[in-house]
Amino acid sequence: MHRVSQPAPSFFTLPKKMHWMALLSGLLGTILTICVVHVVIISHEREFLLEYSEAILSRALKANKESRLSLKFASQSPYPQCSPQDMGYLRTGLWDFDFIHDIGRLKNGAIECSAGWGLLTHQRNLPHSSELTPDGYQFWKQLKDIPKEGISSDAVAQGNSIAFVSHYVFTNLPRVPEFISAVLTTKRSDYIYQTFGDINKQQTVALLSGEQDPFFWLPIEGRKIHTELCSQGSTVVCTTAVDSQLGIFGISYLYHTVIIVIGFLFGGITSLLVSFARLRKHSLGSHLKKAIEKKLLHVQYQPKIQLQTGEVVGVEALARWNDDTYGAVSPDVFIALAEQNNLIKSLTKVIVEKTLMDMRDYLVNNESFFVSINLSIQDLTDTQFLSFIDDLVERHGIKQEQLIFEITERSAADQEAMSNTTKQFIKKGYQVSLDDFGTGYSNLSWLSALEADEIKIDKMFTQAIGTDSINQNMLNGIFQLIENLKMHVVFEGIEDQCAEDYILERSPDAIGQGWLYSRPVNAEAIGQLLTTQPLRKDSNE
Ligand SMILES: Nc1nc2c(ncn2[C@@H]2O[C@@H]3COP(=O)(O)O[C@H]4[C@@H](O)[C@H](n5cnc6c(=O)[nH]c(N)nc65)O[C@@H]4COP(=O)(O)O[C@H]3[C@H]2O)c(=O)[nH]1
Repeated sequence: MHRVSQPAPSFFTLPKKMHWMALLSGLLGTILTICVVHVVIISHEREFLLEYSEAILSRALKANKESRLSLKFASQSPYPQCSPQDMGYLRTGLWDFDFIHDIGRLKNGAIECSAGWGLLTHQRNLPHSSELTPDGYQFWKQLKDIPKEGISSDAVAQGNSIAFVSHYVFTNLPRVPEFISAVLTTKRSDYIYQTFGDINKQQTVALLSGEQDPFFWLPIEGRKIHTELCSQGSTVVCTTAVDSQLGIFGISYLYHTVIIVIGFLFGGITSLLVSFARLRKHSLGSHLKKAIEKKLLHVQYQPKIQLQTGEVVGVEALARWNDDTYGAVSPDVFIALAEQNNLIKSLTKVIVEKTLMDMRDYLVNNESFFVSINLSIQDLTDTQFLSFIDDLVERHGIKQEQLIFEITERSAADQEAMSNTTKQFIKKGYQVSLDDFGTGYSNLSWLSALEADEIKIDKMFTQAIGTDSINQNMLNGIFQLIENLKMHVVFEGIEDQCAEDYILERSPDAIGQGWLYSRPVNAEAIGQLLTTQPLRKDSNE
């Protein structure tokens, strides 16, 4: 059995084994951050795809509208076809359109003249149109060498007029990364007007017939998303845009580094929170709380000896705690912990209950035998404490004066509470002992105010006997002081015969306590001691 003797107890003192769960949660936090960042980037990318599609659609629709308007304009010419006045008329009309760069006239399936090139000397026959719309418009994609050699452009014709669509329709679209591409099609995707970005025919076909990948959000390379946007109204064209490097796979190494750093930070914070939660659950403080609730504390007793006779006149009850995880924890640690965490009142009650149960027979059989119980200052402010003791004493048939409450004053502020409460204790017949006399605030200046029955001289003075220390000098002063006091004087920490002799010589009525006689032992051992007294030396040896 090992003893825990931490110097500064904390409610969150770490258990020995730091759980691997904290580490795991840190890792999970990192992965989670990467997933969240991935999904956030994807949602932005989806928005961007829609914006991009919208831009393509609006240009396509504008080009379409201008084609139709320019053809309508051409059809309204009052001049004979290809006459100088007719071509002048067409030229004037061109000024109104951004995306139409020429308008021509058709005769027997060939171009006869155009606003840009005038009357053509060699008529150019038109190939079959790529598409014929229900309302009678013919469409050519990349019509080559028409109206002049070396020229190619899209064209739309109706009746005897043909409009040539400018190359600039799809310039200055929003800039896109190379892994984003798009296709402009008819509604049923049966005709492809234009492709954008790095996409070949096979990929276009696959894209137009493909379903959305339901697991696109997984951070796995090679996943894709696409968006489809169609125009409203009579002319329906659709844009399908695809992103083939999703989320974190489409960003630079710099961003990767930033994400990983954020991931680790987030993971670290998560890990800390988890550790903190686990710590709360497994801390020394929470173990103590459980031990008090389940009354798992026990009590050991150290005999108090009338030095002159060697007779055991009483015992001091000392709390003990053996925790499954932390082992045997020192009372210096767990009492301080209980005081800091408002657990001391419950702890004291458990100790008092166990002590009276353990010591009942010895107390009832010998009315001059007494038991000392340590109280903390917070116990004195517990308004129910006195009635709790009264009930117990009555139930066990013990006399009030057989109980001594040992009180230590740890601050000047304690004085008033101590003096008020101890008066009530004394009035009821209980005895009060001023513990650790000579240390801290515990001194003679207010001893009379307390009306204590007993003072306990701290073991640091007893253990100074035979040394040249300042404590030895102070002890001599204490002997002079107690000579005239009408109260019991207890010397604690007597470890050798020399100390006992020294005390006996100067204070023959003193009571002693220490390893010279016995270490703290269980109730049963106290029973045996009582049968073998008077004690002169350590009975444990
Ligand atoms: N070196 C040395 N030490 C000796 C000798 N004889 C006894 N001791 C130790 O001195 C301490 C005496 O108790 P204390 O001054 O009331 O000091 C106690 C008391 O202030 C507190 N304590 C213990 N039980 C309780 C309790 O039930 N309630 C409260 N409020 N405090 C308690 O914890 C303190 C420490 O208790 P323990 O570790 O049991 O330590 C005990 C005891 O084991 C000796 O000859 N030499």
